[in-house]
Amino acid sequence: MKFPGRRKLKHYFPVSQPKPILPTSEVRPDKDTYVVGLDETIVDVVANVTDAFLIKFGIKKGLSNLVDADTAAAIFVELTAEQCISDHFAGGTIGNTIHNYSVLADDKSVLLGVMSANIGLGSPAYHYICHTSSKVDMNHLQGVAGDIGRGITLITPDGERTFAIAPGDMDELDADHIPESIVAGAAALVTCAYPLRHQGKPIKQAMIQALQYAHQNQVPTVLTLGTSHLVEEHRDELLSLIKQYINVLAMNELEAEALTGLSDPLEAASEILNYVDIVLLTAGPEGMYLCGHTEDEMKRETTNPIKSGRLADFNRWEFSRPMLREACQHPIKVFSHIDPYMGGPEKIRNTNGAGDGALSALLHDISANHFHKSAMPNSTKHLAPFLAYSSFAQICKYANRVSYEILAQNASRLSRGLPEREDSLEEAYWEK
Ligand SMILES: Nc1ncnc2c1ncn2[C@@H]1O[C@H](COP(=O)(O)OP(=O)(O)OP(=O)(O)O)[C@@H](O)[C@H]1O
Ligand SMILES: Nc1nc2c(ncn2[C@@H]2O[C@H](CO)[C@@H](O)[C@H]2O)c(=O)[nH]1
Repeated sequence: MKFPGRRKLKHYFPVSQPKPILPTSEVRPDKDTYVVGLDETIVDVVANVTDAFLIKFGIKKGLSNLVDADTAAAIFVELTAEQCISDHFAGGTIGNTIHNYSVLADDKSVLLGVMSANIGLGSPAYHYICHTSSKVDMNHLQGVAGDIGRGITLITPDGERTFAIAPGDMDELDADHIPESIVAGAAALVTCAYPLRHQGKPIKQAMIQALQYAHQNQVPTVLTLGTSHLVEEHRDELLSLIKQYINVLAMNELEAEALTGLSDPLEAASEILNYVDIVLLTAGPEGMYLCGHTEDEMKRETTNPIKSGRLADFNRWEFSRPMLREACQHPIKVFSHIDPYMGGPEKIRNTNGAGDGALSALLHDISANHFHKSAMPNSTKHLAPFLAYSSFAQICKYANRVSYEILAQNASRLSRGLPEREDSLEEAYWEK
């Protein structure tokens, strides 16, 4: 387990302790620190198209659109004929998140989902495996006869990305392939709202089963909302799922508005905090918000400039560490916001996956806390049952930095960890 993010001050995170036993690629629930992700297994097929192409196939720009097999085939015929397909990347919002987590933490995660039982060269499953970190444990995947999903990622000249999802067998994951012991030993379970749009398919029940196992075993649950029209269409069902099972909810500003009816991110986050413990709300060029709860007695005041929006002085307590609301005697809401790291990269190559990157940083901080607590239970870091290792403000910085890295590269997944030293920071910083 690597340390999450960077610190100027010395810390006492036991990174150098030797592991007592030989490492294995398979997760051992009683020995390893890991996160579990449940997802529709999807490979992203990237193609450059015109706006007219989207209109021709009735695809809504900027969103994730589900298409039937015939439409997917017609799209493929046209993309192939026009030679517009530039790349294949492993995708899936949670697949991306746990891959990035494993790259950042240099540690294990488990993917629950389906995989083609027979993998041909160049098939969607082949591309998926090729682009996934070897630290992602795939031993618990369910084999299926057909293909995994294909997310045709249509990039228009303005750089916007739109998905046409051809599901294949990605929604066949059944509840029998959710191993309770693996979920029970995790530092967190992370999944997404997408399975809700496949009502008659087994994946929805499999997701609920995984959430129930996590809930019964006090494993923090993390849900990301996916795309705004999915939230609009399944709002009531989503809200009841969130209220029943979810601790951490991640979304962008459009999904937050679809869920709450509030267009102001701070107001939306404050409303959502009535149902969950932590909210990660990314807002594109407006940066990101990380909001949650802490115990009144434990709150810590920021030394950053105080910010006001629809809520006055909202970031005042952002140096506090996140806690479950039910673990607080006197919970207070805490809000933190950060502008894009260095104003965003000079050239944005790809916005796809920037939100998934931010969530993987938050997961890293949560699992680092889990690891530290099992390694040093008597540390003052654990005087209260905190949910994450760092403060809201620090996690915001880290998540923002990871999003920047995704924006600056072509793929939606990190191919390596963050640089050991930032070129943008002067040498004196590193000597402190
Ligand atoms: N145009 C931009 N300029 C600067 N920073 C940006 C820009 N777009 C995104 N970012 C950074 O990336 C973070 C996440 O982006 P965004 O809100 O677009 O995520 P998202 O819509 O959830 O993306 P995805 O669903 O593709 O993962 C933002 O909080 C911000 O830090
Ligand atoms: N699980 C899942 N991921 C999706 C869907 N639509 C788009 N994505 C993924 O979202 C990622 C970007 O956040 C891309 O890599 C896509 O593969 C979907 O319907 N289900």
